Amino acid sequence: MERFYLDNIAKYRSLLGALDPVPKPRISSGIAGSNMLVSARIKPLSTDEDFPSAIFPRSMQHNVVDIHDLYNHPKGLPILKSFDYQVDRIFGPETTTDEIFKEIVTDLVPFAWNGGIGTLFAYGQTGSGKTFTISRIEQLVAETLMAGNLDGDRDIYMTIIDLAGNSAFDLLNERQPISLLEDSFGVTQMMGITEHQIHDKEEMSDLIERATSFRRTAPTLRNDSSSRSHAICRIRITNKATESDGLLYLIDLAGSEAARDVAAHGADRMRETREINNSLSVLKDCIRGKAEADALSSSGRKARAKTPHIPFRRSALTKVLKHVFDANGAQTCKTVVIACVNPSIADVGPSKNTLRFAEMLHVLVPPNNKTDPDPNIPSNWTNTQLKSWIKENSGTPPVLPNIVAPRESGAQFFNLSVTELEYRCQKCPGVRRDRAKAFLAKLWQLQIEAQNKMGQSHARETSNADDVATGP
Ligand SMILES: Nc1ncnc2c1ncn2[C@@H]1O[C@H](COP(=O)(O)OP(=O)(O)OP(=O)(O)O)[C@@H](O)[C@H]1O
Repeated sequence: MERFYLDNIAKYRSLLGALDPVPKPRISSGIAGSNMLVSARIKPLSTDEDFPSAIFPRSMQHNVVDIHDLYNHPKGLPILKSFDYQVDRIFGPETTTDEIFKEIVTDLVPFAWNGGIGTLFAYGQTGSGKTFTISRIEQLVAETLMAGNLDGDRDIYMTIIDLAGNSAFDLLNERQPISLLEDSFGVTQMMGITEHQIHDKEEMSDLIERATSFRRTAPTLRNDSSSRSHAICRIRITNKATESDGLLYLIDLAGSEAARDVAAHGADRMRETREINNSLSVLKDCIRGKAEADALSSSGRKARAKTPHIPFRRSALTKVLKHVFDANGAQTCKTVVIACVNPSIADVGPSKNTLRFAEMLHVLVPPNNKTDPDPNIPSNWTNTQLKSWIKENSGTPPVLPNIVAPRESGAQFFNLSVTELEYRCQKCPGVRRDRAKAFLAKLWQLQIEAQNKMGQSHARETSNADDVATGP
Protein backbone atom coordinates (compact mmCIF):
# COMPACT_ATOMS: atom_id res chain seq x y z
CA MET A 1 0.00 0.00 0.00
CA GLU A 2 2.87 2.36 0.86
CA ARG A 3 4.25 1.81 -2.67
CA PHE A 4 0.85 2.76 -4.12
CA TYR A 5 0.80 6.01 -2.11
CA LEU A 6 4.40 6.85 -3.07
CA ASP A 7 3.73 6.24 -6.78
CA ASN A 8 0.64 8.46 -6.74
CA ILE A 9 1.70 11.45 -4.63
CA ALA A 10 1.33 13.89 -7.57
CA LYS A 11 -2.11 12.50 -8.45
CA TYR A 12 -3.14 12.74 -4.77
CA ARG A 13 -2.09 16.40 -4.64
CA SER A 14 -4.01 17.25 -7.79
CA LEU A 15 -7.15 15.49 -6.48
CA LEU A 16 -6.84 17.44 -3.22
CA GLY A 17 -6.51 20.70 -5.18
CA ALA A 18 -9.80 20.01 -6.96
CA LEU A 19 -11.78 19.66 -3.72
CA ASP A 20 -14.29 22.32 -2.61
CA PRO A 21 -12.24 24.54 -0.21
CA VAL A 22 -15.28 24.87 2.05
CA PRO A 23 -16.63 21.37 2.72
CA LYS A 24 -20.26 20.69 3.55
CA PRO A 25 -20.68 21.38 7.28
CA ARG A 26 -21.26 18.49 9.58
CA ILE A 27 -24.29 19.02 11.76
CA SER A 28 -24.40 17.71 15.34
CA SER A 29 -27.34 15.59 16.37
CA GLY A 30 -27.06 16.82 19.96
CA ILE A 31 -24.84 18.44 22.51
CA ALA A 32 -21.94 16.88 24.40
CA GLY A 33 -22.31 16.14 28.13
CA SER A 34 -20.42 18.43 30.49
CA ASN A 35 -18.42 15.67 32.26
CA MET A 36 -16.73 14.30 29.18
CA LEU A 37 -14.56 15.95 26.57
CA VAL A 38 -13.16 14.09 23.59
CA SER A 39 -10.47 15.78 21.54
CA ALA A 40 -8.11 14.76 18.75
CA ARG A 41 -4.51 15.88 18.35
CA ILE A 42 -2.79 15.73 14.98
CA LYS A 43 0.97 15.57 15.37
CA PRO A 44 3.23 17.37 12.88
CA LEU A 45 4.54 15.33 9.94
CA SER A 46 8.05 14.08 10.78
CA THR A 47 10.81 15.85 8.87
CA ASP A 48 11.96 12.51 7.41
CA GLU A 49 8.42 11.57 6.30
CA ASP A 50 8.13 10.63 2.59
CA PHE A 51 4.35 10.77 2.52
CA PRO A 52 2.01 13.77 2.40
CA SER A 53 -0.51 14.62 5.09
CA ALA A 54 -3.97 13.11 4.67
CA ILE A 55 -5.63 14.71 7.71
CA PHE A 56 -7.02 18.24 7.56
CA PRO A 57 -8.65 20.06 10.48
CA ARG A 58 -11.46 22.35 9.30
CA SER A 59 -10.97 26.06 9.74
CA MET A 60 -14.74 26.72 9.81
CA GLN A 61 -15.65 23.95 12.28
CA HIS A 62 -13.17 23.58 15.10
CA ASN A 63 -14.44 20.14 16.05
CA VAL A 64 -14.37 18.46 12.64
CA VAL A 65 -11.47 16.91 10.77
CA ASP A 66 -11.37 15.56 7.21
CA ILE A 67 -9.36 12.58 6.01
CA HIS A 68 -8.80 12.24 2.28
CA ASP A 69 -7.57 8.80 1.31
CA LEU A 70 -6.43 7.51 -2.05
CA TYR A 71 -8.01 4.33 -3.41
CA ASN A 72 -6.86 2.15 -6.24
CA HIS A 73 -9.89 2.10 -8.50
CA PRO A 74 -10.04 -1.32 -10.23
CA LYS A 75 -11.23 0.27 -13.49
CA GLY A 76 -8.60 2.98 -13.89
CA LEU A 77 -6.98 5.95 -12.19
CA PRO A 78 -6.78 6.26 -8.39
CA ILE A 79 -9.71 8.02 -6.75
CA LEU A 80 -10.07 10.10 -3.61
CA LYS A 81 -12.39 9.03 -0.80
CA SER A 82 -13.16 11.52 1.95
CA PHE A 83 -14.23 10.90 5.53
CA ASP A 84 -15.05 13.39 8.25
CA TYR A 85 -14.95 12.92 12.00
CA GLN A 86 -16.42 15.05 14.74
CA VAL A 87 -15.34 15.25 18.37
CA ASP A 88 -15.47 18.13 20.85
CA ARG A 89 -12.17 19.74 19.88
CA ILE A 90 -9.49 19.21 17.23
CA PHE A 91 -5.89 20.34 17.73
CA GLY A 92 -3.83 20.76 14.58
CA PRO A 93 -0.08 20.10 14.19
CA GLU A 94 0.84 23.67 15.16
CA THR A 95 -0.83 23.44 18.61
CA THR A 96 1.56 22.92 21.51
CA THR A 97 0.95 20.62 24.47
CA ASP A 98 0.94 23.69 26.73
CA GLU A 99 -1.94 25.17 24.71
CA ILE A 100 -3.86 21.89 24.85
CA PHE A 101 -3.31 21.73 28.61
CA LYS A 102 -4.62 25.25 29.05
CA GLU A 103 -7.68 24.64 26.92
CA ILE A 104 -8.94 21.24 28.05
CA VAL A 105 -6.89 19.73 30.89
CA THR A 106 -6.11 22.46 33.40
CA ASP A 107 -9.63 22.38 34.92
CA LEU A 108 -9.12 18.79 36.04
CA VAL A 109 -6.56 19.95 38.63
CA PRO A 110 -8.84 22.16 40.80
CA PHE A 111 -11.62 19.62 40.17
CA ALA A 112 -9.57 16.83 41.80
CA TRP A 113 -8.30 19.29 44.45
CA ASN A 114 -11.93 19.84 45.46
CA GLY A 115 -12.73 16.14 45.78
CA GLY A 116 -13.68 15.08 42.22
CA ILE A 117 -12.19 12.34 40.06
CA GLY A 118 -10.47 13.80 37.00
CA THR A 119 -9.11 11.47 34.33
CA LEU A 120 -7.10 12.12 31.21
CA PHE A 121 -6.54 9.40 28.61
CA ALA A 122 -4.14 9.64 25.68
CA TYR A 123 -5.19 7.14 23.03
CA GLY A 124 -3.89 6.37 19.57
CA GLN A 125 -1.81 4.30 17.23
CA THR A 126 1.77 3.53 18.11
CA GLY A 127 4.02 6.53 17.37
CA SER A 128 1.14 9.03 17.24
CA GLY A 129 2.36 11.21 20.14
CA LYS A 130 0.64 9.88 23.28
CA THR A 131 3.76 9.71 25.46
CA PHE A 132 4.93 13.06 24.05
CA THR A 133 1.59 14.62 25.09
CA ILE A 134 1.16 12.97 28.50
CA SER A 135 4.73 13.49 29.69
CA ARG A 136 4.50 17.27 29.18
CA ILE A 137 1.01 17.36 30.72
CA GLU A 138 2.33 15.54 33.82
CA GLN A 139 4.92 18.30 34.25
CA LEU A 140 2.25 21.00 33.77
CA VAL A 141 -0.01 19.29 36.32
CA ALA A 142 2.92 19.25 38.77
CA GLU A 143 3.42 23.01 38.22
CA THR A 144 -0.30 23.79 38.64
CA LEU A 145 -0.71 21.64 41.75
CA MET A 146 2.36 22.98 43.47
CA ALA A 147 2.03 26.66 42.48
CA GLY A 148 0.16 27.40 45.73
CA ASN A 149 -2.81 29.02 43.95
CA LEU A 150 -5.41 26.47 45.05
CA ASP A 151 -7.45 27.16 48.18
CA GLY A 152 -7.11 25.02 51.30
CA ASP A 153 -4.63 22.56 52.73
CA ARG A 154 -4.14 19.20 51.05
CA ASP A 155 -1.78 16.23 51.24
CA ILE A 156 -0.69 14.95 47.83
CA TYR A 157 0.37 11.39 47.07
CA MET A 158 1.49 9.87 43.80
CA THR A 159 1.73 6.35 42.37
CA ILE A 160 2.68 5.37 38.83
CA ILE A 161 2.04 1.87 37.56
CA ASP A 162 2.49 -0.01 34.34
CA LEU A 163 -0.21 -2.44 33.23
CA ALA A 164 0.70 -5.13 30.74
CA GLY A 165 -2.09 -7.65 30.23
CA ASN A 166 -3.12 -8.73 33.73
CA SER A 167 0.29 -7.94 35.24
CA ALA A 168 0.98 -4.68 37.04
CA PHE A 169 4.32 -3.13 37.99
CA ASP A 170 5.29 -0.28 40.29
CA LEU A 171 7.24 2.23 38.19
CA LEU A 172 8.25 4.19 41.29
CA ASN A 173 9.78 1.09 42.86
CA GLU A 174 12.09 -0.25 40.14
CA ARG A 175 9.26 -2.01 38.33
CA GLN A 176 8.49 -4.38 41.19
CA PRO A 177 5.42 -6.53 40.42
CA ILE A 178 2.25 -5.67 42.33
CA SER A 179 -0.97 -7.65 42.78
CA LEU A 180 -4.39 -6.42 41.80
CA LEU A 181 -6.90 -7.76 44.33
CA GLU A 182 -10.56 -6.98 44.76
CA ASP A 183 -11.71 -6.04 48.28
CA SER A 184 -15.09 -6.87 49.83
CA PHE A 185 -16.56 -3.64 48.34
CA GLY A 186 -15.58 -4.73 44.83
CA VAL A 187 -12.81 -2.12 44.63
CA THR A 188 -9.52 -3.21 43.08
CA GLN A 189 -6.63 -2.66 45.48
CA MET A 190 -3.02 -2.51 44.34
CA MET A 191 -1.17 -4.65 46.88
CA GLY A 192 2.52 -3.86 47.35
CA ILE A 193 2.37 -0.42 45.71
CA THR A 194 4.49 2.43 47.10
CA GLU A 195 2.65 5.72 47.40
CA HIS A 196 4.94 8.77 47.56
CA GLN A 197 3.91 11.91 49.38
CA ILE A 198 4.76 14.99 47.30
CA HIS A 199 5.93 18.26 48.84
CA ASP A 200 7.11 20.28 45.87
CA LYS A 201 7.19 20.45 42.08
CA GLU A 202 10.78 19.20 41.77
CA GLU A 203 10.00 16.08 43.80
CA MET A 204 7.03 15.33 41.56
CA SER A 205 9.04 15.89 38.35
CA ASP A 206 11.81 13.58 39.60
CA LEU A 207 9.31 10.81 40.29
CA ILE A 208 7.72 11.22 36.84
CA GLU A 209 11.15 10.95 35.20
CA ARG A 210 12.06 7.94 37.29
CA ALA A 211 8.82 6.20 36.23
CA THR A 212 9.52 6.93 32.54
CA SER A 213 12.87 5.17 32.74
CA PHE A 214 11.17 1.98 33.98
CA ARG A 215 8.43 1.91 31.35
CA ARG A 216 8.32 -1.18 29.15
CA THR A 217 9.01 -0.38 25.49
CA ALA A 218 9.69 -2.36 22.32
CA PRO A 219 10.36 -1.37 18.73
CA THR A 220 7.41 -1.32 16.31
CA LEU A 221 7.27 -0.36 12.65
CA ARG A 222 6.09 3.12 13.66
CA ASN A 223 8.08 3.80 16.83
CA ASP A 224 11.53 2.59 17.90
CA SER A 225 10.60 2.72 21.57
CA SER A 226 6.90 1.99 21.60
CA SER A 227 5.18 1.71 24.99
CA ARG A 228 3.72 -1.78 25.12
CA SER A 229 1.76 -1.18 28.31
CA HIS A 230 -0.66 1.31 29.86
CA ALA A 231 1.05 3.78 32.25
CA ILE A 232 -1.28 5.08 34.96
CA CYS A 233 -0.17 8.05 37.03
CA ARG A 234 -2.51 8.45 40.01
CA ILE A 235 -2.42 11.61 42.11
CA ARG A 236 -4.42 11.34 45.32
CA ILE A 237 -5.29 14.65 46.96
CA THR A 238 -6.41 14.33 50.59
CA ASN A 239 -8.43 16.98 52.33
CA LYS A 240 -7.84 16.39 56.03
CA ALA A 241 -10.70 18.72 57.01
CA THR A 242 -13.31 16.59 55.22
CA GLU A 243 -11.34 13.31 55.26
CA SER A 244 -12.08 12.88 51.57
CA ASP A 245 -9.85 12.18 48.59
CA GLY A 246 -9.85 13.74 45.15
CA LEU A 247 -8.17 11.72 42.41
CA LEU A 248 -6.40 12.72 39.25
CA TYR A 249 -5.47 10.01 36.75
CA LEU A 250 -3.13 10.73 33.83
CA ILE A 251 -3.10 7.71 31.56
CA ASP A 252 -0.78 7.03 28.66
CA LEU A 253 -2.44 4.10 26.94
CA ALA A 254 -0.45 1.46 25.09
CA GLY A 255 -0.30 2.00 21.32
CA SER A 256 -3.20 0.46 19.43
CA GLU A 257 -0.93 -1.41 17.05
CA ALA A 258 -2.48 -3.10 14.02
CA ALA A 259 -1.75 -6.82 13.55
CA ARG A 260 0.17 -6.10 10.32
CA ASP A 261 2.53 -3.78 12.25
CA VAL A 262 3.68 -6.74 14.33
CA ALA A 263 3.64 -9.32 11.56
CA ALA A 264 7.44 -9.41 11.75
CA HIS A 265 7.30 -10.36 15.43
CA GLY A 266 6.60 -13.64 17.19
CA ALA A 267 3.55 -15.17 18.84
CA ASP A 268 4.24 -13.36 22.15
CA ARG A 269 4.02 -9.94 20.48
CA MET A 270 0.84 -10.95 18.68
CA ARG A 271 -0.70 -12.05 22.00
CA GLU A 272 0.45 -8.80 23.63
CA THR A 273 -1.18 -6.81 20.79
CA ARG A 274 -4.42 -8.77 21.18
CA GLU A 275 -4.42 -8.05 24.94
CA ILE A 276 -3.80 -4.35 24.38
CA ASN A 277 -6.53 -4.09 21.75
CA ASN A 278 -8.96 -6.01 23.95
CA SER A 279 -8.33 -3.75 26.95
CA LEU A 280 -8.80 -0.66 24.72
CA SER A 281 -12.09 -2.03 23.44
CA VAL A 282 -13.34 -2.63 27.02
CA LEU A 283 -12.16 0.87 27.93
CA LYS A 284 -14.23 2.30 25.07
CA ASP A 285 -17.34 0.44 26.30
CA CYS A 286 -16.76 1.71 29.86
CA ILE A 287 -16.16 5.36 28.90
CA ARG A 288 -19.19 5.30 26.63
CA GLY A 289 -21.35 3.53 29.22
CA LYS A 290 -20.42 6.12 31.86
CA ALA A 291 -21.08 9.02 29.48
CA GLU A 292 -24.49 7.55 28.62
CA ALA A 293 -25.30 7.04 32.31
CA ASP A 294 -24.32 10.68 33.02
CA ALA A 295 -26.46 11.87 30.09
CA LEU A 296 -29.44 9.89 31.39
CA SER A 297 -29.14 11.23 34.91
CA SER A 298 -28.72 14.83 33.72
CA SER A 299 -31.77 14.55 31.46
CA GLY A 300 -33.85 13.13 34.35
CA ARG A 301 -34.77 10.06 32.28
CA LYS A 302 -32.81 7.64 34.49
CA ALA A 303 -35.87 6.11 36.19
CA ARG A 304 -37.53 5.19 32.89
CA ALA A 305 -34.53 4.24 30.78
CA LYS A 306 -32.35 1.15 31.18
CA THR A 307 -29.02 2.00 32.87
CA PRO A 308 -26.17 1.33 30.42
CA HIS A 309 -23.98 -1.68 31.19
CA ILE A 310 -20.42 -0.69 32.18
CA PRO A 311 -18.26 -3.83 31.78
CA PHE A 312 -15.30 -2.63 33.91
CA ARG A 313 -14.53 -6.16 35.20
CA ARG A 314 -13.52 -7.32 31.72
CA SER A 315 -9.98 -5.91 31.85
CA ALA A 316 -7.32 -5.11 34.45
CA LEU A 317 -7.14 -1.52 33.18
CA THR A 318 -10.82 -0.78 33.79
CA LYS A 319 -10.82 -2.70 37.10
CA VAL A 320 -8.08 -0.40 38.40
CA LEU A 321 -10.14 2.58 37.21
CA LYS A 322 -13.45 1.35 38.65
CA HIS A 323 -14.04 4.70 40.49
CA VAL A 324 -13.91 6.51 37.15
CA PHE A 325 -16.71 4.38 35.66
CA ASP A 326 -18.91 3.82 38.69
CA ALA A 327 -22.30 5.18 37.61
CA ASN A 328 -23.56 5.01 41.22
CA GLY A 329 -20.42 6.46 42.82
CA ALA A 330 -20.70 9.38 45.23
CA GLN A 331 -17.86 11.38 43.64
CA THR A 332 -18.37 13.33 40.43
CA CYS A 333 -16.06 12.45 37.54
CA LYS A 334 -14.73 14.47 34.64
CA THR A 335 -12.97 12.69 31.79
CA VAL A 336 -10.86 14.12 29.00
CA VAL A 337 -9.65 12.02 26.07
CA ILE A 338 -6.92 13.06 23.66
CA ALA A 339 -6.97 10.85 20.57
CA CYS A 340 -3.57 11.20 18.91
CA VAL A 341 -3.09 10.72 15.17
CA ASN A 342 -0.21 10.82 12.75
CA PRO A 343 -1.26 12.78 9.62
CA SER A 344 0.83 10.76 7.12
CA ILE A 345 -1.23 9.12 4.39
CA ALA A 346 0.72 5.93 5.08
CA ASP A 347 -1.00 5.83 8.49
CA VAL A 348 -4.45 6.72 7.26
CA GLY A 349 -6.03 3.36 8.22
CA PRO A 350 -5.02 3.47 11.92
CA SER A 351 -5.84 7.21 12.03
CA LYS A 352 -9.37 6.49 10.80
CA ASN A 353 -9.68 3.81 13.50
CA THR A 354 -8.48 6.22 16.18
CA LEU A 355 -10.88 8.96 15.10
CA ARG A 356 -13.75 6.46 14.83
CA PHE A 357 -12.91 5.33 18.38
CA ALA A 358 -12.91 8.97 19.53
CA GLU A 359 -16.27 9.58 17.84
CA MET A 360 -17.74 6.57 19.60
CA LEU A 361 -16.73 8.08 22.96
CA HIS A 362 -18.32 11.38 22.01
CA VAL A 363 -21.79 10.76 23.45
CA LEU A 364 -24.26 13.41 22.33
CA VAL A 365 -27.31 14.24 24.35
CA PRO A 366 -30.41 15.00 22.25
CA PRO A 367 -31.35 18.66 22.58
CA ASN A 368 -33.69 19.12 25.51
CA ASN A 369 -37.00 20.86 24.71
CA LYS A 370 -36.47 23.03 27.78
CA THR A 371 -33.64 24.81 25.97
CA ASP A 372 -35.94 26.63 23.55
CA PRO A 373 -34.17 29.93 22.92
CA ASP A 374 -37.36 31.85 23.50
CA PRO A 375 -40.86 30.86 24.58
CA ASN A 376 -42.11 32.45 21.35
CA ILE A 377 -39.97 30.15 19.20
CA PRO A 378 -41.12 26.60 19.92
CA SER A 379 -38.70 23.76 19.23
CA ASN A 380 -41.30 21.89 17.17
CA TRP A 381 -41.61 24.65 14.57
CA THR A 382 -41.84 23.42 11.03
CA ASN A 383 -39.50 24.50 8.29
CA THR A 384 -42.01 27.02 6.91
CA GLN A 385 -42.54 28.62 10.33
CA LEU A 386 -38.78 28.86 10.86
CA LYS A 387 -38.28 30.48 7.47
CA SER A 388 -40.92 33.12 8.04
CA TRP A 389 -39.47 33.86 11.49
CA ILE A 390 -36.04 34.43 9.93
CA LYS A 391 -37.60 36.70 7.29
CA GLU A 392 -39.31 38.83 9.93
CA ASN A 393 -36.49 38.94 12.45
CA SER A 394 -33.30 39.30 10.45
CA GLY A 395 -33.60 42.98 9.59
CA THR A 396 -33.84 44.73 6.22
CA PRO A 397 -33.04 43.36 3.73
CA PRO A 398 -33.78 40.03 5.46
CA VAL A 399 -31.30 37.19 5.63
CA LEU A 400 -32.66 34.66 3.17
CA PRO A 401 -34.71 32.04 4.96
CA ASN A 402 -33.05 29.24 2.97
CA ILE A 403 -30.28 28.99 5.56
CA VAL A 404 -32.68 26.47 7.12
CA ALA A 405 -31.92 22.95 5.95
CA PRO A 406 -34.77 20.91 4.46
CA ARG A 407 -36.70 19.06 7.17
CA GLU A 408 -34.92 20.94 9.98
CA SER A 409 -37.01 21.57 13.10
CA GLY A 410 -36.84 24.55 15.46
CA ALA A 411 -34.83 22.57 18.05
CA GLN A 412 -32.26 21.44 15.49
CA PHE A 413 -31.86 24.89 13.99
CA PHE A 414 -31.42 26.70 17.30
CA ASN A 415 -28.87 24.14 18.49
CA LEU A 416 -26.55 24.72 15.56
CA SER A 417 -23.22 26.21 16.43
CA VAL A 418 -22.51 29.79 15.35
CA THR A 419 -19.77 28.43 13.07
CA GLU A 420 -22.28 26.27 11.23
CA LEU A 421 -24.74 29.16 10.92
CA GLU A 422 -21.98 31.45 9.64
CA TYR A 423 -21.09 28.86 7.06
CA ARG A 424 -24.70 28.57 5.90
CA CYS A 425 -25.05 32.33 5.63
CA GLN A 426 -21.88 32.51 3.54
CA LYS A 427 -23.10 29.76 1.24
CA CYS A 428 -26.41 31.54 0.62
CA PRO A 429 -26.19 33.68 -2.51
CA GLY A 430 -27.31 37.22 -1.83
CA VAL A 431 -26.90 37.22 1.94
CA ARG A 432 -25.11 40.40 2.95
CA ARG A 433 -22.32 39.77 5.43
CA ASP A 434 -23.36 42.57 7.83
CA ARG A 435 -26.99 41.40 7.86
CA ALA A 436 -25.93 37.80 8.45
CA LYS A 437 -23.70 38.90 11.32
CA ALA A 438 -26.48 40.95 12.92
CA PHE A 439 -28.87 38.03 12.58
CA LEU A 440 -26.40 35.61 14.21
CA ALA A 441 -25.81 38.09 17.04
CA LYS A 442 -29.57 38.22 17.61
CA LEU A 443 -29.86 34.42 17.69
CA TRP A 444 -26.93 34.23 20.07
CA GLN A 445 -28.54 36.81 22.35
CA LEU A 446 -31.81 34.84 22.38
CA GLN A 447 -29.93 31.70 23.39
CA ILE A 448 -28.15 33.49 26.23
CA GLU A 449 -31.42 35.00 27.48
CA ALA A 450 -33.09 31.57 27.34
CA GLN A 451 -30.22 30.02 29.26
CA ASN A 452 -30.38 32.77 31.89
CA LYS A 453 -34.13 32.24 32.21
CA MET A 454 -33.54 28.53 32.68
CA GLY A 455 -30.85 29.25 35.27
CA GLN A 456 -33.17 31.58 37.19
CA SER A 457 -36.06 29.11 37.16
CA HIS A 458 -33.65 26.36 38.26
CA ALA A 459 -32.41 28.58 41.11
CA ARG A 460 -36.03 29.29 42.09
CA GLU A 461 -36.83 25.57 42.09
CA THR A 462 -33.75 24.87 44.23
CA SER A 463 -34.53 27.61 46.74
CA ASN A 464 -38.15 26.36 47.00
CA ALA A 465 -36.80 22.88 47.66
CA ASP A 466 -34.50 24.33 50.35
CA ASP A 467 -37.48 26.08 51.93
CA VAL A 468 -39.31 22.78 52.19
CA ALA A 469 -36.28 20.95 53.51
CA THR A 470 -35.44 23.52 56.17
CA GLY A 471 -39.04 24.57 56.97
CA PRO A 472 -40.72 23.80 60.29
N1 LIG B 1 3.25 17.08 18.68
C1 LIG B 1 4.49 16.60 18.42
N2 LIG B 1 5.46 17.44 18.02
C2 LIG B 1 6.69 16.99 17.74
N3 LIG B 1 7.06 15.70 17.85
C3 LIG B 1 6.16 14.81 18.24
C4 LIG B 1 4.81 15.21 18.55
N4 LIG B 1 4.13 14.11 18.92
C5 LIG B 1 5.00 13.09 18.85
N5 LIG B 1 6.22 13.50 18.45
C6 LIG B 1 7.40 12.64 18.26
O1 LIG B 1 6.96 11.43 17.62
C7 LIG B 1 7.63 10.29 18.15
C8 LIG B 1 6.61 9.27 18.69
O2 LIG B 1 5.90 9.88 19.75
P1 LIG B 1 5.46 9.09 21.06
O3 LIG B 1 6.54 8.20 21.56
O4 LIG B 1 4.89 10.08 21.99
O5 LIG B 1 4.32 8.17 20.44
P2 LIG B 1 3.34 7.18 21.22
O6 LIG B 1 1.99 7.40 20.66
O7 LIG B 1 3.49 7.32 22.70
O8 LIG B 1 3.86 5.78 20.71
P3 LIG B 1 3.76 4.34 21.42
O9 LIG B 1 2.35 4.01 21.61
O10 LIG B 1 4.40 3.45 20.41
O11 LIG B 1 4.52 4.47 22.69
C9 LIG B 1 8.55 10.81 19.27
O12 LIG B 1 9.83 10.94 18.74
C10 LIG B 1 7.98 12.18 19.60
O13 LIG B 1 8.97 13.07 20.07
